[in-house]
Amino acid sequence: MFSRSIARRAFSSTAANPYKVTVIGAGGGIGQPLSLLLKLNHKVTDLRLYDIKGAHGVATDLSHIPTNSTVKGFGPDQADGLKNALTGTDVILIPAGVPRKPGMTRDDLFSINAGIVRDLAKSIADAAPKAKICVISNPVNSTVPIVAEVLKEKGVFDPKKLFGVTTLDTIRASRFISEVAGTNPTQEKVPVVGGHSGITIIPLISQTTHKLLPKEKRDALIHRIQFGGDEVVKAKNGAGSATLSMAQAGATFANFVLSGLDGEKDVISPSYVYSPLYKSEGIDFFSSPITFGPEGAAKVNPIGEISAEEEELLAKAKETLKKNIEKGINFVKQSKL
Ligand SMILES: NC(=O)c1ccc[n+]([C@@H]2O[C@H](COP(=O)([O-])OP(=O)(O)OC[C@H]3O[C@@H](n4cnc5c(N)ncnc54)[C@H](O)[C@@H]3O)[C@@H](O)[C@H]2O)c1
Ligand SMILES: O=C(O)C[C@H](O)C(=O)O
Repeated sequence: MFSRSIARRAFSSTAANPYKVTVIGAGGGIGQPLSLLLKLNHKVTDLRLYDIKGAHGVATDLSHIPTNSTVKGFGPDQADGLKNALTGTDVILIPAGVPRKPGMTRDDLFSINAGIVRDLAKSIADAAPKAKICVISNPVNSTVPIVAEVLKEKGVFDPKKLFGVTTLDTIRASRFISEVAGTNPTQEKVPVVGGHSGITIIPLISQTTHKLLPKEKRDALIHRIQFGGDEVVKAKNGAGSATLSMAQAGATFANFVLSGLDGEKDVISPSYVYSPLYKSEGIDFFSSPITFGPEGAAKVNPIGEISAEEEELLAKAKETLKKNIEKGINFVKQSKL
């Protein structure tokens, strides 16, 4: 289900096709290591870094690394800085916005990040309406609907081109399950579906080789995957949330998108997208395994057979997801674009 060999090849092959990638929020905790990993990806030939502060320094630093991409930094100090970072780009990654502090939920970030993401989406609609957009900024369950709603209002929404990055949940699931089962984490593949916050994160252990884990261990594992973000927030003690593991997750996800653009076959990984799966229940966005292709999300795959226990998790997740999605959409409807 996951394309790990593709992720490995990205760092060792020479690019066949040139790809432009833009990181918005490139000066931040995620943005910097994510930009480094993208500089090492041979599929990327033109890397553009934008931030309201610090992107020039990060770009100059990375530009000394002898890989085949050029790197340019952009900021609001330049006329049309954001526009120039976006024009003609193929893939945009957005880790812009504030991270959590202990005691906060991702939804608590909405009051600041919703406006940031809305305004960035407006610029993207104008300058890069054909780009594939990968949203990292939290709360992902709401920020992806915000971007979709802005693009719809601007008449350029294409559901195949918008992604919420939930890869951190899948990499955590691989790591945590390997710790419980005593296995090699690089060989563990756990589909994680739903959304990206607490109980909306649904790891499908029944679809792994560890479906017979004793219930107590399974419940603890599911809880750890759902609340893995809190572990990092607590450990960083006010200095933010996951940045390095997120950079790895974001770079892996970007490589899935680029592999799809490049025409590679069977590139499949979960992402939070505009989805037909539960639309009849009023849930327009959902994370399930996506097949990537030249147009972006070539196919939204169903979640497959799940256990009775996972059905219960799904039912709970849907209730929260529905509210998170409505909150994002209403925010844009009440904004003056
Ligand atoms: N999807 C996920 O799995 C996941 C994982 C970790 C963190 N996150 C989220 O990613 C976001 C960033 O986290 P971080 O730790 O990198 O935060 P950070 O504060 O270290 O960096 C954020 C960067 O965004 C920049 N920024 C703010 N407004 C901007 C704008 N309008 N345009 C361009 N840049 C802007 C800031 O200047 C800063 O450099 C947070 O919302 C966090 O919750 C998501
Ligand atoms: O937990 C957070 O706030 C950041 C991120 O969404 C994560 O899962 O680590």
